[in-house]
Amino acid sequence: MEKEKLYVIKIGGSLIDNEENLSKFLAVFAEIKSKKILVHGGGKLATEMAKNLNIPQELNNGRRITSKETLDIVTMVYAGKINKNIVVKLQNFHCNAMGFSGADGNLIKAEKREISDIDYGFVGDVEAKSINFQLLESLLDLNLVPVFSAITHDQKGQLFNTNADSIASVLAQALSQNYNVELLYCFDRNGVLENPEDSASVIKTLNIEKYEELKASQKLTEGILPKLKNAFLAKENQVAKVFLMNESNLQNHINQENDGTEIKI
Ligand SMILES: Nc1ncnc2c1ncn2[C@@H]1O[C@H](COP(=O)(O)OP(=O)(O)O)[C@@H](O)[C@H]1O
Ligand SMILES: CC(=O)N[C@@H](CCC(=O)OP(=O)(O)O)C(=O)O
Repeated sequence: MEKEKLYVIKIGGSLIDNEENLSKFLAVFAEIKSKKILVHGGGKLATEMAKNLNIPQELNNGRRITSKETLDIVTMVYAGKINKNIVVKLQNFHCNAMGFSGADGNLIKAEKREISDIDYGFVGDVEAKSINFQLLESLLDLNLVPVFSAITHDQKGQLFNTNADSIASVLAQALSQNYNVELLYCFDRNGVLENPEDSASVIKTLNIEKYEELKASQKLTEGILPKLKNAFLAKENQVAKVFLMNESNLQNHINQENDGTEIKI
């Protein structure tokens, strides 16, 4: 029997910061007929809030070093303000969205990132088995639309900050057991660019060899790196389709135009 189609769609800081574009995006998202899950970051707003409170921030390889004070900020910003703002907008578009952190319903259980050269503090790592698949499937069967923030927990009383690109990847991996999953990383570029200065230089299909070549020639920097790492992890773990694409092209993409960069292994 053919598996049912399901979209896991991730949005990040640039879209969340722009109220008008966010609303436009969510109006399109609300109209998607297939089952769907939304995952959001919001790193830019967390950095801004921390700055206002004089709490210095440090990121390493796209991951935020998360002190106790920073954990409080990201919990308020991601699981509070941003998550509820998205849910209320989707409800306005008659999409029955329900907002979650990973602690709610034990939906995403993480492990503290191991201390190596760097102690990331309250940062949690996730994998496909971290997902409470049964509960998630029950929510989808009720036609609810889960909206995940970048907050997880360890089921021992500790919340964690987890990269939203990683959450989207492991959700897509776990759901691929029973669904035909398409994972979309929506961001502010037209896809992975051969020349980061040229928005028309989109790489249509990206395989491991080309990815390594781009990395070696330093054409990939900062935020695109965790996105690509997680995109390849998804593809290696049975996710049917994985794309990186412009958030303003969601409608075209859903209409089978498949623009952006497709990840192939
Ligand atoms: N070769 C590249 N192609 C596309 N984006 C790139 C590339 N190299 C670096 N980037 C940067 O990566 C950014 C995406 O990462 P990020 O800002 O963390 O997104 P988000 O907040 O949506 O997760 C782009 O806005 C762009 O500035
Ligand atoms: C551990 C870690 O780095 N967590 C991320 C979670 C938010 C996120 O991923 O936001 P974007 O998708 O907007 O970048 C952070 O605090 O920045």
